This record gives sequence, structure tokens and C-alpha cells, in this order.
Amino acid sequence: MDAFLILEDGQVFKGKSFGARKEVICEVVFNTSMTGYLEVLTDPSYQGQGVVMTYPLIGNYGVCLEDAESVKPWHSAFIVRELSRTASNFRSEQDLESYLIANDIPGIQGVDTRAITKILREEGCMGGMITTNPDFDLDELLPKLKGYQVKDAVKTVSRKEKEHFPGDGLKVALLDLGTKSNIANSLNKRGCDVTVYPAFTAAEEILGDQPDGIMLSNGPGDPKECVSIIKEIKKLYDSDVPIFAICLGHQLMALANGADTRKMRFGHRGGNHPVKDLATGRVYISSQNHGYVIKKESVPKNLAEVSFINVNDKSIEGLRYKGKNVRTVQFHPEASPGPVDTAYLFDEFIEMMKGAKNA
Ligand SMILES: NC(=O)CC[C@H](N)C(=O)O
Repeated sequence: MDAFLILEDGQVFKGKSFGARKEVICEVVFNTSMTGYLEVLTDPSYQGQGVVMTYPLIGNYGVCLEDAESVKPWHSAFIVRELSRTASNFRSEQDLESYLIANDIPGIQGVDTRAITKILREEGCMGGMITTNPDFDLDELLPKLKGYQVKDAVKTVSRKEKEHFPGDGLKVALLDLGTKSNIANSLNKRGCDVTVYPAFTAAEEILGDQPDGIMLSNGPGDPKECVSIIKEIKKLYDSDVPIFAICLGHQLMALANGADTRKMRFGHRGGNHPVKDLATGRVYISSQNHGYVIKKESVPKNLAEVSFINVNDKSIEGLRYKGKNVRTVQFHPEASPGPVDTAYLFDEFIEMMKGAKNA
């Protein structure tokens, strides 16, 4: 069956429907990862987005559920050049199309993903619609797509109950803003005892459990939507418990300390983003998925300094808070998918917690 991707600027791409037969409006973004489509699908930070994969063949190794980064896929739609006709891997439990049908996510294949990516890169990410109905009326539709914004993003994806992943070592409280599983796994692997808290947990409750350190996770949507969470994060900051924050957590910590964020033109999504550690000059290849960024001029110089920048566009990729055990990064040290060059940051977090404990 034919399917259509309609962009808010009126451009229409015709392809074939796969996955769920469903009409959706979403924010259309692109991801340049060459592998790891299941991790991308199950990363809660993509909630409400239609993701264009620039790698042309998707689905060839099926769905290996042990690679999932959360309980289900969160995309509004999946947009690919070619859906592999065979799924071949000894770990695969089902093919991608059945997985998308089971999770009610529509896909479109056979569209020119290279052309779509070039449009998004030049004009910026846009609202879009995926539909199998050929009788759409662009005049009626385009105003609905223009400036489409994901709403209530963190509330939609965060877990509702506390969850405990035991370990013998340091006690870490992980605030689930839409966390990928590999954040808790990366801490567990290093011996940490991890308790995951729903996003709307009061700071007093987290601090009452006396963690050795706090992690703020990644998550979807516009960071400025998280008004009440930002207030709690400020209390966590003031507590002097060591904090490590990733992506949305990094943005919220900055907002809690008076900085500002802005929407990027097309964001950073993929497994090939170079970031530079300003202290050493060393460049790491990082995994990324974000559409917002901290405004450079807004960083309060008395409170924080830039620790990492993006080599391509020089945007802020990390902050170090002065006189505090608080480090935050815009990229994903937990990878999944993507390179693990920056996984050492979890070791640094553990050293920071040990240091604070022995002080
Ligand atoms: N992966 C993330 O945490 C993304 C953070 C935020 N939603 C953004 O797009 O910038």
C-alpha cells in the first residue's frame, strides 16, 4: 500500500507503508547511525518524533530484544529507504515490521531518505505527517504541521514507580526523565546499587534515601517544558551530593542554574559526533540524540565552565560546575547505539562519589 510523508513546507514523498497502518503527525528528524536501529527506536528521547534513518538498509538483523533501551519503541513513525526483506541474526526474536505492528508504529519505506535529510539539514527539522490516505488537502493540512511541538514528553515516557537494580557498591539515585537502560547498566556494571526514580519525584524523597550520587538521565521534548522538575533539580544541586547528568539532564541542570536553551536547526542524532574535551584537547567520537542545546552566552560564568564542545558546530557539549561535584554532558556516554569512547565518564563519576564520601 502507498504511504506519504508530507513535510510542513508542502513537500510530499511517496513510498510504501510498513508497520502499523496509522496516520500520525510528528516532528521529522534524521539519525545517521549505521547500526543500532532497535536502540534508536527504544530510546525514549525520540518520543513524538518521526525518525528518518540515513543508513539505507534497515531491519536486516531483525529485532534483538536484549538490545532494547526501554520497554517499548517511542517513535511516532519510522522512515527508511529500504526495509530488509530478510531478518537474519541468531539473537533476533522477530522481524522489524511485526515489531512495529505490535507496537502500533507506522513506517514508510522506499522514500529518498538522502533527499529528505538534505531538506531537514538546510531548512531545519519540521512537522510532518505519515498517511496512507492519498486524498490529503495540503491547504488544510500544512497549518497543522507547521511548528509541530512534542508536548508532555517527559510525563509520557518516565516510569511511574521506583525501581531498584541492586549492586554491592556506591548507591546511585537515577532520575528517570526518559532514561535509556544502558545508563543503569553502565552503573550496575561498575558495582553501583541503582534506584531509579520517576521524573516527578520530590528532591526531598531522593535525598532522604541518602544516595552517594545522583544521575539525571536523557529524555524527550523541550527542556523548558520541565518547569517543576527544574525546581527539584536545583534542590539536588544545592544538596552537594555528586551529580552526573546526560543530555536532557544536562540541559535541565543548566536551566536550574539560570542558563538558557534554544532549539537547534536540525540537532545532532547519530553515532559519529566529534566532541572535544577542552581541558586536554582530546577529541572523542560520541553518540548523540538531541534537538535543543544550551545557549553559550547564557552560561553563568561564576557557576560553570564549558568542559566539552562539538567539533563540527562548536556548540556546548558539557559543563563542569565550579566548586561542585557536578558534571553534565550533552552527548551519550552510555552509547547504545554508538561508540563507547566516552564511557570513562561513568568511571570519573564513581571517583567523584568516592572522593565526596571520603572527604
Ligand atoms: N536525548 C536527550 O536527552 C534529548 C534532550 C532533549 N529532548 C533534546 O532534544 O535536546
